[in-house]
Amino acid sequence: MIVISTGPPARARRSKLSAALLADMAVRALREEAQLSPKPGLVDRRGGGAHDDMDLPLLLASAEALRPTFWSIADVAGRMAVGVELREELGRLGRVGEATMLRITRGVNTHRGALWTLGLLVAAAADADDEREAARHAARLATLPDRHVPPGVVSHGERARQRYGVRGARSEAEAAFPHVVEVALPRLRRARTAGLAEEVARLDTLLEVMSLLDDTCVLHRGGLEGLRIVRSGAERVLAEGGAGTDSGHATLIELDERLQARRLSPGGSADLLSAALFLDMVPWPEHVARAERKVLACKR
Ligand SMILES: CC(C)(COP(=O)(O)OP(=O)(O)OC[C@H]1O[C@@H](n2cnc3c(N)ncnc32)[C@H](O[C@H]2O[C@H](COP(=O)(O)OP(=O)(O)OP(=O)(O)O)[C@@H](O)[C@H]2O)[C@@H]1O)[C@@H](O)C(=O)NCCC(=O)NCCS
Ligand SMILES: Nc1ncnc2[nH]cnc12
Repeated sequence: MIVISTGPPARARRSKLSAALLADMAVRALREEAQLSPKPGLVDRRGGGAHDDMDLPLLLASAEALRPTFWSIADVAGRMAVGVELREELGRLGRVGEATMLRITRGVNTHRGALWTLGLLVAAAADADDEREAARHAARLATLPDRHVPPGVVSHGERARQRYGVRGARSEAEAAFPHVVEVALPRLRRARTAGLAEEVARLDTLLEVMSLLDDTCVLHRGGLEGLRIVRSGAERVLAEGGAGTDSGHATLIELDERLQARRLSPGGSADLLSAALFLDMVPWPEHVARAERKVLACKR
């Protein structure tokens, strides 16, 4: 069914990626982020980090509970043109997803930020040739108004933005996810090219994002001093050679202890790492075409 929208006319879906596959990749990205260890201040295989209300089984259950939401998002985005109607439908689905998450976690906010970021990217992936195009489409969706946002309590992110004048999850999306596309993905790929083990490459990617992001999750719990500790601490681990060196690893463990002692959790950076893992997993038409051109050139 083609739905008439107030945006540009509906186009046939270019992507051959099914809603089930997109949802599966989004859930896998969340699971892989959660399992990555040792992450400073965050939930991982070792425990709850700076959280006394979360652990790995809870994050994995929360990720799985979001599968139907990601499926519905991919499905609707594959059928509707980018426009206010699609934005409002995504808002509705996102709010249903948040309610499902809170039911499964008994009220703990495990993945609100990740659902926002991955939800927009899943929607955008339905009609993008590569990750940059997906981020631009997602930005366009994030910028569109949603008339059905319920008047509600002021979020932690909103309070941090008002108090410290920083940008948060919404601005990151509206700017086409610079910390995902310009920071995380290049770092992840450079680390792989340098031969680092996948877990080390991912940890160094997380640290790079942590060293730069205005994470409203950190600001909410620790103010500007908390943000300074997180950013400079992550920078120090990277300066010591990263998570894969003895000295970098020791500095990472010290940082983790410091963040746990102060209840500082870089949850926004964790969300953006999952977004990078998702974009890295998608078999983009442009990447497939490039690989095919390479094979053909080798045969000649
Ligand atoms: C636009 C929304 C994301 C709402 O944003 P807002 O900033 O107003 O709301 P928050 O509830 O604060 O959520 C933002 C979460 O985004 C993550 N984040 C933080 N900084 C950044 C950043 N610079 N860039 C990107 N992402 C960022 C972060 O998520 C993680 O932290 C969560 C835990 O946070 P918190 O609730 O504060 O938890 P605790 O500290 O543990 O609380 P206490 O124990 O102290 O009580 C966790 O979820 C991580 O994922 C921020 O928290 C968006 O949600 C929205 O508008 N949704 C409506 C639906 C919609 O339109 N959807 C469309 C697409 S599906
Ligand atoms: N690993 C993690 N720990 C704490 N909060 C998170 N939000 C998303 N991933 C998280």
